Amino acid sequence: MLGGMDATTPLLAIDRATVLRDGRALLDQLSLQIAQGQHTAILGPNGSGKSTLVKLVERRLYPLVHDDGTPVVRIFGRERWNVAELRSLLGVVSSDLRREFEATHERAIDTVLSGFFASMTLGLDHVVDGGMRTRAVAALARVGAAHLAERDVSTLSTGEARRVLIARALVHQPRALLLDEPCAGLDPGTRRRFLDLLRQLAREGTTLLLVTHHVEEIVPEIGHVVMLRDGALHAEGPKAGLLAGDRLSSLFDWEMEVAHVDGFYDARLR
Ligand SMILES: Nc1ncnc2c1ncn2[C@@H]1O[C@H](COP(=O)(O)OP(=O)(O)OP(=O)(O)O)[C@@H](O)[C@H]1O
Repeated sequence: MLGGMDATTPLLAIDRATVLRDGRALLDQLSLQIAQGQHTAILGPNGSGKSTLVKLVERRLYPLVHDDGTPVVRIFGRERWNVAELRSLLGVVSSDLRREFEATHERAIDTVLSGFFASMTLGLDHVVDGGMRTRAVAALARVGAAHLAERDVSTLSTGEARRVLIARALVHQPRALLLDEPCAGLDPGTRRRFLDLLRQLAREGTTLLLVTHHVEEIVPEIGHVVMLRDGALHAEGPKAGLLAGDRLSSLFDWEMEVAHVDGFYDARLR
């Protein structure tokens, strides 16, 4: 058990979170609760606050505090976290992270190894043992990127870099994966393999929080959907009710129709 946390402690409990930038609310009084094991897809139009929500969970952004001092964001039941400790429980894949890693010019294998230390680079104080190295190599192989191990991450193509980031997010076997458009830049075969891997991880107990514009990436294990618009909660609930033509049409302001095959959904513009 982690710091008094048991399986009933919510993974995420957000109470009226407001994030301001330049006088504008990127998140506006957003309240949300996600249980451990409640695999969730987060949908919304461009600029609706999805990445801001991910950064709030990662502790890259902070919300306004409540006047009465009640917690705004609790993760695994705790309001205060040592950021490194928190990040060791989460695996994150996002474009922001990719940009930051490119600036390090590390070898891909070292980028993956940095996932063990919740750091951007490997430093002298990071002791990498043989077991970690074996797991890092295995994580790269799992996403079809073993051949990239020695490459400078800044020289990788979009899809190659994405695979390395996914390997880094998985290497320390986090309790939850925070995936912000993780399939961006992946070719169809790699995307399919990655989605199969997500399904396996979900079944093994890793909670998935998936931000996506592509309904067909919502794997069958994800049962919960959160819809954001203008930084606020537009709708939330079981996938079967929300991945419907009328609900998606009202979210994206465009007529959409939805097909449902073998546990997967597919949404098309009308
Ligand atoms: N640092 C910042 N300063 C000012 N505005 C910002 C900043 N970061 C984000 N925004 C704005 O906040 C809003 C929400 O951005 P966010 O990246 O969370 O949207 P998103 O739902 O992830 O969009 P997309 O689907 O395009 O990735 C956008 O209008 C964006 O322009």
